[in-house]
Order: sequence, then C-alpha cells, then structure tokens
Amino acid sequence: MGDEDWEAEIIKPHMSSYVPVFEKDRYSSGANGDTFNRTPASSSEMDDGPSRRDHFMRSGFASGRSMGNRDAGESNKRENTSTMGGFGVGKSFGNRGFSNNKFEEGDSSGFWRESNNDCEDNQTRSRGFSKRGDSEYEQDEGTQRTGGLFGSRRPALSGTGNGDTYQSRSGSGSGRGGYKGLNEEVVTGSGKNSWKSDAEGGESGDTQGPKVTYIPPPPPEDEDSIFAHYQTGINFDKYDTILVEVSGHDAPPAILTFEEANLCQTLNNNIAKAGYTKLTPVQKYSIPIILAGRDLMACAQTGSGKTAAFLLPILAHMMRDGITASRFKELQEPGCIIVAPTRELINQIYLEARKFSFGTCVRAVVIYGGTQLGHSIRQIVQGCNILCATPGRLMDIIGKEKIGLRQVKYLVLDEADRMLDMGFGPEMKKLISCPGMPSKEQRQTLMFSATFPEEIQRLAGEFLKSNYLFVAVGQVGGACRDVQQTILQVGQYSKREKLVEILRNIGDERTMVFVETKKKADFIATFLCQEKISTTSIHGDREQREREQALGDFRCGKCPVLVATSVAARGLDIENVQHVINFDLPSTIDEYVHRIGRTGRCGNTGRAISFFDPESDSHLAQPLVKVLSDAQQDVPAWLEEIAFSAYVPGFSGNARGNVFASVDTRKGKSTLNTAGFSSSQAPNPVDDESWD
Ligand SMILES: Nc1ncnc2c1ncn2[C@@H]1O[C@H](COP(=O)(O)OP(=O)(O)OP(=O)(O)O)[C@@H](O)[C@H]1O
Repeated sequence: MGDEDWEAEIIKPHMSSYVPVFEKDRYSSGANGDTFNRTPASSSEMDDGPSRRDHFMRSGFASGRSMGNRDAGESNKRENTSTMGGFGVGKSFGNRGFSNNKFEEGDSSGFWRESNNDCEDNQTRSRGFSKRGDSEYEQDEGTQRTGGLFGSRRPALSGTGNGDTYQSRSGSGSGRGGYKGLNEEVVTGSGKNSWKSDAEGGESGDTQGPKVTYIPPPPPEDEDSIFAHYQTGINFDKYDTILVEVSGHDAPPAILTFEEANLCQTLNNNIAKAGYTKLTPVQKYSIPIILAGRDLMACAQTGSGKTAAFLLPILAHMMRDGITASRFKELQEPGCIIVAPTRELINQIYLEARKFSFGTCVRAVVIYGGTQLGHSIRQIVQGCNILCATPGRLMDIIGKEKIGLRQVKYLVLDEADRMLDMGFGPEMKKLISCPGMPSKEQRQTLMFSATFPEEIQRLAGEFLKSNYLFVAVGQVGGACRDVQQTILQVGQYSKREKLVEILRNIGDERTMVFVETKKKADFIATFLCQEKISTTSIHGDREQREREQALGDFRCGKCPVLVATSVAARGLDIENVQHVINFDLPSTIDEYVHRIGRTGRCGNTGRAISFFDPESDSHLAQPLVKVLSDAQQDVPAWLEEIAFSAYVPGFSGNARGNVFASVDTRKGKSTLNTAGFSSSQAPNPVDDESWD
C-alpha cells in the first residue's frame, strides 16, 4: 500500500474498526523505564522491512509493519516487536473490516491475546477481558472500571502476563455512545443524559471494562524539585503593556506588587522560591478580586500565570482563616475544589498548589481518571483541604462518600469554557447541585481561561453570583503575541513530507505536533520514528501510565517531539517547548489559540506553524486572519483571499482590528470577538472523531 493510501484511510470519517492490540507492558514499576509494545490488530500490507523495524526498536518508538490495511479478514499473529524505547507499534494500523483477528500468545514476555471479533463495538470490547494475568489486578477495588466509548482499557501490567485473552481499547464509538467532545475526553454512558469523561476514564462502578490499576508514582518530595521552575522570558516585562479591562461593579483596585497582596510570610517565601518577583497582569487584577471575596471570570492569554492567580489568594484566605491540618477521616471536607478538563493539567495544578502551600498545614490532593480508584481514595482520606480533580473522578469519589461538599468555599474551574461546554457542562451542573454543595451565594466561584466564547459565558452565569467580575487581559480569545505564527498552505497528502522537512530543520528543539485524531497521532508518531525522529505521543486512547511516560519523555528531552491530540492543547506548561506544529488545524479557533499557547509561555518566545488545507480548513480562514492580525502577525495573502471569499455566518470580527475590546457578555455583543467563530458555531466537534 502506498503512503497515501493509509493517509486516505485515516481521514475516512466512517472508518470504525481500528482495534489496536497492546502487547504487554514491560514496565517494571511506575513510570520509569517503561517500554511497551503496541500491536494493532490487523494484517499487514505495508512492510517496512526488518532493517527499519530494528531501528524503531532501538529508537524508542517501535513501529510495526503497516498502516491502513483495508481488508484484514484473516488471523493475525502478533509479532514480538519489543522495544527499548517507548512506543512499540506492531503490525498495522487502520484496519477495516476484519472479522477474526486472533492473536496468539507471544513469548515469555506475556503478550495479550486477542479473542475473536476484535472489531466489534465497545460493548463487545468491554466484555472482552476474559482473564487477567497480573497481580496488580488484585489490588483493585473490584468496582472500578474504565468504561466508555473508547473501549475498554487494558490493565497496567508490571509482571509477566499469562497469555490472557484481551480485547483492546480504542473503540469505534458505536457501543455505548460516542465520545466526541472537543478534547476527545467525553464519552457517553448508557443513559441519554449520562456521560463520563474520558479524561477520567469513566470509572464509575457501573461501567464495564477492565479495572484500572495504575498508581502514579508520587512526585518528588525534595524542596528543589518542588520549586523547580523555568525562567521568565525576554518579553515578560511586556506583559505590563497589555490592556486590561475589568467589568462588573465595585471592582477592587489592582495591586502592583506581591507585597501589596499582604500575604502571609510562608506564602511570600514560597513565591520567592518559585522565582516569582513580579506579578503578571492577570495576577495583579485577580488576586485582589479573589481576596475581596468576589466571584470572577478571568480571561488572559496562554502562559500568563492564571494558575497562581487563583491559587495564591485562595491559600491566603485559608491561612488567614486559621486552617488546621486536616487529619485522617473517611469523609473529607475540602475547603476548595479545583477542576480541570485533563488529567495532566489537573496534576500540574496540584503540583502548583503543593508548591505554594509548602510549609503550611494546607494539604492539596489530586485525583484523576486512569488511575486506581483506591489510590485516589487513600490520598483523600489522609486529609484534604484543596482537592484538584478531573470531573469524572470527582463525581465518583463524591458518590463513594469520601468527599463531603459542605465546607467548599472555593470552586475553581480552570479552562472554564471547556469545563462548561457540551462535554463537561452536564457534569459541572451535577457537581453544583450535589447534596451539600453550598449555593453560589455561599461559595466563591472562580473561572479562568484564555478563551471564553460568549455563549459559554452566558452558561457560566448559573455558577456565578450575579455581581461577578470579569477580567479581560488583552483580547479575549486572542493568541499570545510571543508566539510567532506561520500558516502554510499544505494539502493533506503533502503534510507528512512537510512535517519531516520542518522537524529536520528544527533539530532537537522541543516540538509539539497536533493532529486531529487519536489514531492519527499514532500514525504520525510511528511515521516520524520511521524517519528517525525521536517521537512519542499522547492522546485519549493511551493508558494513563503511557500518557505520563510520554509527557515525561518529552519534558526531559528524551523524545523532543510529542505528537498530540487536543487532549494536550490546554494548560500544559512544559519548559522549552519552542515549536508547535498544527499538522491538522483544529475545528475551532479557540482550540488553535490554546494549542499554540503551549509555546511562548511566561514571556518566552515560541513558534507555531500550521498546515492549512483549503479542502478542510477554509471555515477557519476568517477567524485565523483575525487572530493573526490581532497578534500582529503576518497574514498570508492567500489566507485573506480564502477568508474573504468564504462566507461564515455570524462572523463579525474586524479582521484587521487589533484594538482591545472586552467581551463581557453582560455588556452586550462584542464586535471584536475572535469568538465570532467560536466553539458553538464551529463545525460540531462531535463529528470530528465520530469514526475514531
Ligand atoms: N509572576 C510570575 N513570575 C514568574 N513566573 C510565573 C509567574 N506567574 C506564573 N509564572 C510561571 O509561568 C508559567 C505559566 O503559568 P500558568 O501555567 O499558570 O499559565 P496559564 O495562564 O494558566 O496558561 P494556560 O492558559 O496555557 O493554562 C508557569 O511556569 C508559572 O510558574
């Protein structure tokens, strides 16, 4: 099969039978030194030959043989493609329509064996675990399951497998409803209104699927690691020139220095140890607002310090209120709950909370899906003042009566527009109507994001007191100006060649490559390894252990290229990401802004290159022109042409405008809103991966 064939396969929207089979992990423990082999279940048509494969095995992303097999109606014997690095891919991808893929048990490494009918829907798949061969299972609660639409999840293994039969994950979505949220995080449950988040893995006891046994390694405890940080960049001081608008009544004045915040000594020490000497604009405005007890919706550019903007005043309040150390109790009642849409992001927020609360008696805890539920519970019962959680895991824990909500004084929604959209919105509504949750009048609700579409702002009203304040730092939904944006016109079939060319020029500089689907993330990562570019990948179909390993390998530079879906678009703060490449543009401009915001953080500069395929991306032309011009970037003439020839209903932005305008919806409709083409108006993201 030629190259283009598997590419064509990738973009077939109706393709539904990608059923990768994952060979047994070779983790010995935790997140270190893990190697896994991954063997998609299909026969092979495109053979890279032994020499190539040898290379992949050495280079950490062992690719198998082929991609895009269309008709694999035959039994497949799994090859042993054990790797030394991190990502071993077996024979083929993109298989469609095979009916009887039987994988034989491998060698002593304990491969899982696929049972028949591997490309059934998720209901079949989730029942497909017939045996388990690992002691980690025994630690599990018995009720915890991954579920969801992505299909069942393979257990994390640490010992030798026993040749168990295994139905792989990565479902088609036809089983129990279909994911299909913006960040590929959402899966639906069995009921019409029931849904789980894949960010959480959907671990309700009522779902079918393998137990999740992964226990994330504890973060380092030494002070140096806790306070490790990267340097602010040359443009950090330029933040002061960004226009800020606060709307709402009786806003307290901004502060100009940390001293003015009047925080306690321990907090000030921690701020200093974190290397913060100067407030960013969002911190200058948000800290006094939160200290004054007001509800807040804050919108500020990516990488500009929103996390500290809410953590510091919350901690200050807790200290001021004389918080006492929380102790072991079966039911914990945290004073603060922070939610975020992805596991990696909530973990990052937790690490920040741990850093700023260092030396105090405030105990922060993080819980998220894809990890053993019992582990989450154990963390909580030891004491919990600040609970950082992804929504699904949070609801599970509340359901298990390990968390009581009566004492919640602060509810924080990070990436709030995402938390309130069609994916997570229902879960958030459930959260605020849980028994015991103080009403919005009784708690302080804080929302942060770099983007805030108007219609989502309106939804947010339900969560906020009517007199909430709205802080807009720069243009709401605008891109960070420290990111140099380039848009290249590249057709679908030239993208890989262009990508390799760019990556070869980039050399070892850390680069995130965004693609639109999970399957494609695997394809591209495999392809890059074939090209001898050390690459790893992160997406919603990877085990949590694998996701964390991938992120770790990327952070430390072992794999300088990370291929990701939008699951990594928001919030992740990784040092030295110099480049973002949008191999595929996202379906919404907001998502674009978040993705490119993985570089150019905290005053550092970065570059974003996006492949614009007129066939599929023309709906983005207008908002892209707007975002580029607002960020004072060059706008290619061809893009302007496409933008102005395409009629996009509802787009009212002045493409050349770069004047700041607030878009607090309470002030009426904005005319300078990039969200003139916002999430809700964009092509429904539900459709984007409906075949995935
Ligand atoms: N006042 C400050 N001085 C120095 N560094 C800071 C300051 N505030 C934040 N930082 C650092 O800047 C980086 C980005 O901060 P943070 O992750 O909170 O950004 P963000 O606005 O939440 O971004 P995103 O929109 O992508 O979620 C972090 O490494 C953080 O530690």
